[in-house]
Amino acid sequence: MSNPAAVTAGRGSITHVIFDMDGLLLDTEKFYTEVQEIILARFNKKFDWSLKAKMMGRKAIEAARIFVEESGISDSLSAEDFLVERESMLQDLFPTSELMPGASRLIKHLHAKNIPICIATGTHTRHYDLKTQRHRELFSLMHHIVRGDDPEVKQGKPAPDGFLAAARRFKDGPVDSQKVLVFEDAPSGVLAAKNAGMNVVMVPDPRLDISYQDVADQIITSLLDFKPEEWGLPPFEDSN
Ligand SMILES: O=P(O)(O)OC[C@H](O)CO
Ligand SMILES: [Mg+2]
Repeated sequence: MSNPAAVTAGRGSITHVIFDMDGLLLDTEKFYTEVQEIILARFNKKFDWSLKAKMMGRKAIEAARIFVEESGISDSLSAEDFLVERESMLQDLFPTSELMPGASRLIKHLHAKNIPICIATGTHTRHYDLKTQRHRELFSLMHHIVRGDDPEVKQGKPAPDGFLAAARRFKDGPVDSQKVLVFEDAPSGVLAAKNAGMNVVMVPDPRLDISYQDVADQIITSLLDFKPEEWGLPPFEDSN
């Protein structure tokens, strides 16, 4: 499924690729969901996907404010205390992070074909290090990493700051946004990429409301389904 009006802008002329990380390259969104379900259960409330959709992709403190306010617990738990409460659980979970299907194949393919690749994630450096500790070799193929606590990321997704910083830091940057393809899983991330004037492929969790698929230029169910040649990128040479 795709947005026909937006599809033509960059197709065939992509030179650089920016990856989101949580929920796109790494199967880490489930950890946030798990701890947030536990915390809300303490207040006899359920964590649902409409709230999840609003939080994912954002900087931690921005997501925390949405969590306590929208779930109606802000009088009992501040955003700051929520972050403290979930931290010990996340610290145990993040080092077990696994790759999403197709992530390794796509990263290795683009790197082998000399397509410059990088990451723009909302996650901050301490959590980034925990999440990627089992995947250092693969992540070393990235030209650079822009994290949520980067000084140039004044505002998190859906603001374009992270993606624009990422485009500036390529060796031949700043790269024209029209030539950049972003991969994202989160509604806020898809908006951030479009706010940066970039092309975006969304790989949404099937539990997200379908209305969130309207903004992206292309929707795929898995990175395994991505066809580089549709974007002017070198095709896979395997038969998958
Ligand atoms: O999806 P990312 O990589 O921007 O990460 C954002 C948060 O850490 C998790 O939603
Ligand atoms: Mg994400």
